[in-house]
Amino acid sequence: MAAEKSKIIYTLTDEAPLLATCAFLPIIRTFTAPAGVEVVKSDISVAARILAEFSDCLTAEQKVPDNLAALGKMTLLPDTNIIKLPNISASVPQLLAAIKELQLKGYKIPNFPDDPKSEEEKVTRARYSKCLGSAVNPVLREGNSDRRAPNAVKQFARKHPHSMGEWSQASRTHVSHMHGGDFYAGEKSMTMTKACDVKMDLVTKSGKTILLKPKVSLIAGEIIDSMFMSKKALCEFYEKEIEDAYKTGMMWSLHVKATMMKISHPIVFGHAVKIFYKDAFAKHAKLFEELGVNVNNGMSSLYEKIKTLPESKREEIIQDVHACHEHRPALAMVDSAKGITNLHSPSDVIVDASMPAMIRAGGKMWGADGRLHDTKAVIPESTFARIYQEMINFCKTHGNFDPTTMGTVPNVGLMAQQAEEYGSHDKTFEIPEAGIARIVADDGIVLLEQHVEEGDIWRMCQLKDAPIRDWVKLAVNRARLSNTPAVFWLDEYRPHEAELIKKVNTYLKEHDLKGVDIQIMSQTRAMRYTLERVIRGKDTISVTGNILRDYLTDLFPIMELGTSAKMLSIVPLMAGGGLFETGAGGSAPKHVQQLVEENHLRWDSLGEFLALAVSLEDMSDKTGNPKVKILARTLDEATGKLLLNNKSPSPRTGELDNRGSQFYLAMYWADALATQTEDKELQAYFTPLAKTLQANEQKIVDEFKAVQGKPADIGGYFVMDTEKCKAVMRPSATFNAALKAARA
Ligand SMILES: NC(=O)C1=CN([C@@H]2O[C@H](COP(=O)(O)OP(=O)(O)OC[C@H]3O[C@@H](n4cnc5c(N)ncnc54)[C@H](OP(=O)(O)O)[C@@H]3O)[C@@H](O)[C@H]2O)C=CC1
Ligand SMILES: O=C(O)CCC(=O)C(=O)O
Ligand SMILES: [Mg+2]
Repeated sequence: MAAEKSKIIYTLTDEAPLLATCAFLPIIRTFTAPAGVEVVKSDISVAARILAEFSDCLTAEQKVPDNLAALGKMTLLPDTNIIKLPNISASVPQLLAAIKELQLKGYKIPNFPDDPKSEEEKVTRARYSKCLGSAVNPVLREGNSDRRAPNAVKQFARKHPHSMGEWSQASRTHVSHMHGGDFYAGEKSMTMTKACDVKMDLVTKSGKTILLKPKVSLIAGEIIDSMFMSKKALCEFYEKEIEDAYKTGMMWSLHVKATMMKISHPIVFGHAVKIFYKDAFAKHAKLFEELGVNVNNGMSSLYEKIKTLPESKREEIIQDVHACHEHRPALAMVDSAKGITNLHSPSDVIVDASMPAMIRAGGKMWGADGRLHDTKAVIPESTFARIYQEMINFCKTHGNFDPTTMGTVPNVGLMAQQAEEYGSHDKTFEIPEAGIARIVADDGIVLLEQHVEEGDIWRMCQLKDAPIRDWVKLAVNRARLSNTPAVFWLDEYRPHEAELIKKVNTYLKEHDLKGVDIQIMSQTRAMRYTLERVIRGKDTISVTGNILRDYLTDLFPIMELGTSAKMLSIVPLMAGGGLFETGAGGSAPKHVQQLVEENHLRWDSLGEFLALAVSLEDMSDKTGNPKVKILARTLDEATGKLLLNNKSPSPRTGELDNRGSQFYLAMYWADALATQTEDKELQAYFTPLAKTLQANEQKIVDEFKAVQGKPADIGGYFVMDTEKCKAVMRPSATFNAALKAARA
């Protein structure tokens, strides 16, 4: 497939961003048409991906193309321009819900085999696995990541600071992580001197050799790691931390990234569930096994599976579960009103968003009593847990951050070509029996090996050389362009990072470093250094690996801006194209709930506005189309004005929401285009629209308000009904008519 120079691909995803798109696409098309820019949709929602995978089960009318695969290919072409909205990286409970909805809508796709036994079930399971977890982002992210708060956004936050919870020195909130037996402790790393194929196998203590992965092709210069997490150490750690919280009267919370680390973290999550509720699990072990309860999917799996039992048995189990709470610490809640705990579903508490929200709230999470409490935040993997503890220490000493004065922390993240843990899913295994886990080259030489026990999680990660070189270049460029110090957050004591540091030092030599401040520091030192600057109003670029890219681009924006939705998130594709992500957060399931119940969508589309502007700018640079350049510039002006006039959506029903905010963007954008004089054609096209929108501002805002406060029908969750969504998301007849008239 060839990319076309004046085409923007706009992804249709899930939940709140999909709803926002329903309203935004007609606006975008109205504005880009006179510049000859085509905006095409590409549905990569979790439902569309399931249907593409199970095409053979569908009728001709139901079949959909594999859009994700097509987009993946396009990222390797130089003219590609994709705007990517956040999508669901489905946990098993989310996938099950999507399958159920599709089946109810008449799609004859198979059930999800949670515990596949037959060959057929194993094949179905493997096909569904392609739709699980981070299945979209790694395919599209064929470049490194540049995430930052644009100046206008930062200035807005300084003028209109969001609320911050108070930090007290007496806060008992802390992070608990493993001190041995985790991936950090059990890591070995090496750089390949030449290309070769390797296999991953397990030589068991009983003398068998189990082939786990027949072939991974490696190229010269690539860094590979072998690392494992000990089940025994993990379970002992959980037991100790649960006991400690109980004895000291602390609330307990678990923070993992089961969606992105889709093989390892559900297992890590599952052990926590089993240990927390160990008495109930011990008592009903046999029954749970028969029912196919899978703790990796959280307590939701247990509640789902026991539905089929007779009432009395079900009651007994629920009582036994509740009885566990008597000698366990209080659990942090996701929804205290509905009794949904932190251990309910692995996608309810996602570390990159959950830890910053807790720190922003002054180190507190919700308890079952509907009040905020200090918490023991359990993050088993020490590599990254420590950065949060460092920030917590800092807040305890210095108090909460002040958004009106604090500096900004942009990120340059290593991400391309499925870098590091991101690409490890197909090379992660739960070890079936004790032995030696090995990475063996095709000439029979064992490259890396580790002693593992039954139940350990063993994985191999890869990091190719070209992305590292590109990442170093991006970091130096950003440091120079923004005149900001850049710190590589790398720990020389971690074997993988020791290899990486060598390469960073090599590639830094390719650049003129005069006048730029580049340093390398371990994660905890880098955090401390950055925070000392942050509270003095100074900016510092964090240059990190893939996991910290994810964590820090929620952490700092949430402190600085109140949300990571307001981030500019650019992926300069290594092949020359551009992937423009909208914000740094997710698809906000809570927002859909509010829309359905009260017809108010509090989703902020600022991320979309920012992404569209850089997408247009990139297109104008590449095509030289002056109209597109004007569109980009005026959109930036409009976004600035939107912030200045405080026309972002409010979280409260009855006030301006996503739809109203989009209207204001359109009004300001049309005005900026009508006022500019460089391009008379654009001016003529937009003048009537600008006038109509201004003349009808109050009427349109009132039309948006009038629908609020009542339930809204969007015809589904994973597969929304297009017509119903249009009706809900475009309720202003006056605004719709104005857009239509402009296009006519
Ligand atoms: N790039 C991607 O594709 C990503 C996808 N995800 C996926 O998103 C889903 C939800 O993940 P979760 O960890 O809950 O994170 P989210 O970022 O979706 O939500 C956390 C909170 O952030 C706030 N928020 C996020 N985006 C916006 C926005 N545009 N406007 C206003 N507020 C916003 C909301 O706060 P409030 O409720 O206070 O309004 C929301 O509840 C999961 O399925 C996950 O896999 C997650 C991260 C990135
Ligand atoms: O790919 C995912 O599942 C999540 C990605 C994410 O959280 C991020 O890139 O910030
Ligand atoms: Mg993230």
